[in-house]
Amino acid sequence: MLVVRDLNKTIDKQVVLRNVNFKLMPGQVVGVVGRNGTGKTTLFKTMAGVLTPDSGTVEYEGESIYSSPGNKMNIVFIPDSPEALLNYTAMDSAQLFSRVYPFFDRDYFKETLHRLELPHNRKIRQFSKGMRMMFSIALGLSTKAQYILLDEPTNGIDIIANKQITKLLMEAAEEGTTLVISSHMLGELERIADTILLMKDGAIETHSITDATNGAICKFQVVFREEAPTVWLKSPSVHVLDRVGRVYTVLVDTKAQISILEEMGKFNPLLMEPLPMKLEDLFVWKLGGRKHVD
Ligand SMILES: Nc1ncnc2c1ncn2[C@@H]1O[C@H](COP(=O)(O)OP(=O)(O)OP(=O)(O)O)[C@@H](O)[C@H]1O
Repeated sequence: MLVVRDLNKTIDKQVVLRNVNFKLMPGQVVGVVGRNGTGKTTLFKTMAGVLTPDSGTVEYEGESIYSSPGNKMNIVFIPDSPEALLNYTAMDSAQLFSRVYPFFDRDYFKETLHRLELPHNRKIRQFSKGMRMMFSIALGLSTKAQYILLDEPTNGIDIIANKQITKLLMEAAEEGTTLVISSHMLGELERIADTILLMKDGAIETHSITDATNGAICKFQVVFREEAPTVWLKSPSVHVLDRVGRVYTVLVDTKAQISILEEMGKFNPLLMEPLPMKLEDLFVWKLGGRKHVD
């Protein structure tokens, strides 16, 4: 188990991580989402021991990775570009990594390069953006580390390669590897992740979509007969996601105000249809404020 406990980190006088706490179990696929600059990459670098926290700790099987650096071998951070390896070929990189990571699997690495149609003996500098990302993922997974932290792994990758990468990741998760994936591709993340951590201003705002909603937040498409009831729409328990004429897509927080759906019914709408709640909706609800529909 990997425990992230009370992590705090300030960079250039800016608080970037605030009391971050969560636990990761073997085989879990965790999505980390949040607006640009909210601290996702900093969190990953701190979890992998690339950065040191100002306070708090990351414990691998009960031991701090900062006081027992050998444990860092079990946590690999895959950046969106392998800057440190640009002057190496894929096979040189494998040699380098196999010296650092005792379980580095060269056969798996070669096979994965082959699957992704990546050349063995060209310098990474000559790779395209998408090829660099695929190479980073292949190298990271080949370490056979228990925890793999992927920073926007499908950024700049075409749809075919995207499917190949997703397949590789799912195979790794099935074998018990824990994947922590930051991404702005919310639909994609929702399909593969079993838990979502939503970050806001360096803190974990919500631990999973079900935690956040507990079934209490419902999504509806509503069409009103006449002018939309402003009082109802302005209620803090109602969040307008979209509006086209008199057709509204709304999130309704029934936990905050139990009677809010009944009140909507009183306006006798032409249509009041429940819709499935998506991660994207939660993202907008929690992080978007109300500005996007005004
Ligand atoms: N080396 C650094 N020097 C100064 N500020 C930094 C540094 N690294 C990160 N920051 C700041 O920390 C904050 C969080 O950055 P981080 O890269 O962790 O965000 P992110 O959530 O990964 O963003 P994105 O989704 O855009 O990739 C930002 O305000 C960023 O400017």
